[in-house]
Amino acid sequence: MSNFTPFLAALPKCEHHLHIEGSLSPATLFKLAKSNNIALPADDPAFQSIETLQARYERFTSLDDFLGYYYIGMRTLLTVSDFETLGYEYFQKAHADGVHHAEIFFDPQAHTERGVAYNTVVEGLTAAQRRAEADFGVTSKLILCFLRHMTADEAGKTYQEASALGHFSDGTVAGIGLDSSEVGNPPEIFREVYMSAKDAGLRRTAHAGEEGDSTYISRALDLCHVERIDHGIHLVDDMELLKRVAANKTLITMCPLSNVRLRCVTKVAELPIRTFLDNGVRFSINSDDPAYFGGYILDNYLAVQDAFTLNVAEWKSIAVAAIEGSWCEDDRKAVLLKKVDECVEQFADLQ
Ligand SMILES: Nc1ncnc2[nH]cnc12
Ligand SMILES: [Zn+2]
Repeated sequence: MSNFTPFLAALPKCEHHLHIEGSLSPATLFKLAKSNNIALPADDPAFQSIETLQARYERFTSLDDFLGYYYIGMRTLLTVSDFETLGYEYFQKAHADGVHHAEIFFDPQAHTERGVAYNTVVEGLTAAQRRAEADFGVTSKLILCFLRHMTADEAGKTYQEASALGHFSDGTVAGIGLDSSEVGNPPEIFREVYMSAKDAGLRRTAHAGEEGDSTYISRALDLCHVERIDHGIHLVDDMELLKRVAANKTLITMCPLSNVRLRCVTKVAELPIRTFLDNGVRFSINSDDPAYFGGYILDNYLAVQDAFTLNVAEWKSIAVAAIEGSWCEDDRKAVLLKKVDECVEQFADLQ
């Protein structure tokens, strides 16, 4: 254990890059498959047991290799109660790791295309959000993600469904995102839905520069008017763009353990964290799909410390950027900033 472990455990965190379906553990997956009578692929030996599935998760070769398992896993989720349990179990773990505010992604199209109603998903997740706030004081927002391997028309239909239920105007859904297979599915395909979201006053983010090159980042910013970039590790390949992102205070939501598991980098030390800090690029550290990538948010913080040996002031700047880049209300941000100050004061002697 590093001497920074107690500090990093206590540091108040905001999580901005967490796919709720990616928090489905192999144990819960098998349990739900049984209770919901869902057949798992008989021709894939990975599905023989919890252990073989876990072992397969340690050998992903790419984003698409992972996504194949991710979409099979979530087929076991059927009812409002399944989604509530999934959400609540994530909040329990996040709270234990020092998360005070979470902005969580969900993939409605992956559910509606297999016959689970959009509102079943949202009812379950919002019930989990309410319980997490009451039980742990963790505040949260929902971000509706469009699947980029599907069409712009299909994204538009999902947008309309959420809009017709009043989920944008009543704050049930705070913003939109874009995920799934990146290369070959550039952000501008979804420009129209992003412009509708902007007109409706919704927050906007997109996965960009995970496997895709740095132009996926500039196109998300320029053509879809996103306010955050998810992953964004290829930003370092275009220093002019990087300086613009820094000047605009655009938050990059990094996911270190994910990037290693999906072979975007061979080790955490290869991530551009030092370049981001030195150039004033704001970023948060997140868990992406913790059940698939071997760790929740604190594991990601610890992996970064292991690789970069940051000091307390640098960690404070990361914690502050995460709060300022959150989409919560200003009074909530003020509370969280004060908690960070108190934590840093408590660990002031840490070298
Ligand atoms: N890391 C990731 N990249 C793109 N789409 C995703 N969906 C879930 N996790 C993802
Ligand atoms: Zn992601």
